[in-house]
Amino acid sequence: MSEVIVAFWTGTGNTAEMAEYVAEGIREGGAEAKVVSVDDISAADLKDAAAFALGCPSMGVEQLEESTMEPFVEEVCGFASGKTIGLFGSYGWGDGEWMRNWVEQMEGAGATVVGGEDTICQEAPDADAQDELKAMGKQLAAI
Ligand SMILES: Cc1cc2nc3c(=O)[nH]c(=O)nc-3n(C[C@H](O)[C@H](O)[C@H](O)COP(=O)(O)O)c2cc1C
Repeated sequence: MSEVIVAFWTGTGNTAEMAEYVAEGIREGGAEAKVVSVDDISAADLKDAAAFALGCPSMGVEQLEESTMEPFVEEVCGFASGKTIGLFGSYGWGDGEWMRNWVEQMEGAGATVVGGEDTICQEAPDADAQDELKAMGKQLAAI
């Protein structure tokens, strides 16, 4: 059975909770899921994967978290071409600008993005967000 990695950064736990719903969808889709903090994985571990998910909340001013997530994503961009990447994350008060920019960045690197603006939620994931996250996980499992 193939394994799909769900790598995330979180400050207060909302994006970590989202990652668990992505993993639930991956398992429902018939693959194994590995949920891991970006502190415990290197971008190179994703290099051979056809599909994976990345999660990060809106930080700074509509930005990815700067010290760990941004350099991680930069490295992923170096080999993202041809891969299918699920993006998700939590926000507080904005309109999702950080996710629009992130989708654009990954598509610019040649990736096919699933989820993205459909898989953001304000603070903790509500029932609708949980369903979208699971659906995204299922899509990744099917790659
Ligand atoms: C330093 C900092 C900057 C933030 N900047 C934004 C922002 O620009 N736009 C926004 O919508 N939310 C912003 N937020 C709110 C977080 O995205 C929100 O609380 C989110 O749920 C945190 O997710 P987490 O629990 O996974 O860390 C910011 C929070 C912090 C602590």
